[in-house]
Amino acid sequence: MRPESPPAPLVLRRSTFHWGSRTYIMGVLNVTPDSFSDGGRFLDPEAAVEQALALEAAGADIVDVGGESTRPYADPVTEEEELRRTVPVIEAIRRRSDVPVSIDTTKAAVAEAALAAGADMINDVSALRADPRMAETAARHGAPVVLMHMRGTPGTMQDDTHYDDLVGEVHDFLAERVAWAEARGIPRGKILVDPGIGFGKSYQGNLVLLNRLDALLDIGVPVLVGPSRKAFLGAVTGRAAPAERDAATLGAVAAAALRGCHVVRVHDPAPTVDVLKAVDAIRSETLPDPG
Ligand SMILES: Nc1nc2ncc(COP(=O)(O)OP(=O)(O)O)nc2c(=O)[nH]1
Repeated sequence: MRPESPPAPLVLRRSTFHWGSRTYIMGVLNVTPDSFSDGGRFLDPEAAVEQALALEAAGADIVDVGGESTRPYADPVTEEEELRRTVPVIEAIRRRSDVPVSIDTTKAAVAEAALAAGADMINDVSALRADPRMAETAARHGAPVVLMHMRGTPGTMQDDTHYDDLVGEVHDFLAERVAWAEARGIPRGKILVDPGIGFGKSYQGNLVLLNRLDALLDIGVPVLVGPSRKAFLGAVTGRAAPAERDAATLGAVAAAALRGCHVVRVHDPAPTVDVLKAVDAIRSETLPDPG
């Protein structure tokens, strides 16, 4: 059920996100050797910075820097290694661009260093549960946070993907995490939620969550979703290779935007821009300003 008014705007560096005005794009920058779709491509800091600039040029409103794969059964990364992978890249991005940057981490020390290096936001797939210091870190920096639903950890989440009421359980978990974060000093206006596509859900469960994404809107904060290149799209299309799922990703992005999603997290922003322009125009029955 759509709330009467959209969530309050969010300012991230030079950008003000007027939720509801259009669907925004978070571009994925994995500085890892083992990310499921692009592992190893951007491990070199120079290549990573060039990719960040390319994501921005292609239309990403936020660049999401991640130093640890969260794919099912991924090997955990030490704090030192995650710092080594991410902080220099964020510092280098800052020397070349003021694009808003989020740090995709569950470790408070990594978030702390990333924010000090110029990141603007924390994307925590554990919804501030993995590290007891994360909430305080975010509150102290005044950093916006993305709270995502995941059952268990990347090492356990696919062991049990049965839910009696998937949408209801995800909704209630996220609503509870928002209240929990607010109680620890993170303003509601700096909280986004994410149903965690591919994180402890069956393929069919991911379809249900995307088709019923509007059920999350009454939590009253922006909804972010990350379907890009994920395995459920391979099951739907028969595309075994993640890199061959960008077309199917556009379908998932269009569906999410039509259901009122505020941010989509994708590896390839370029085609996503026009898909979202079309969906946003159709959804609002309004042509965009010619300006
Ligand atoms: N908020 C949010 N963050 C996320 N981070 C990583 C991935 C996994 O995708 P990717 O980063 O491409 O792969 P890997 O985790 O293997 O690096 N998905 C999400 C998501 O759906 N939502």
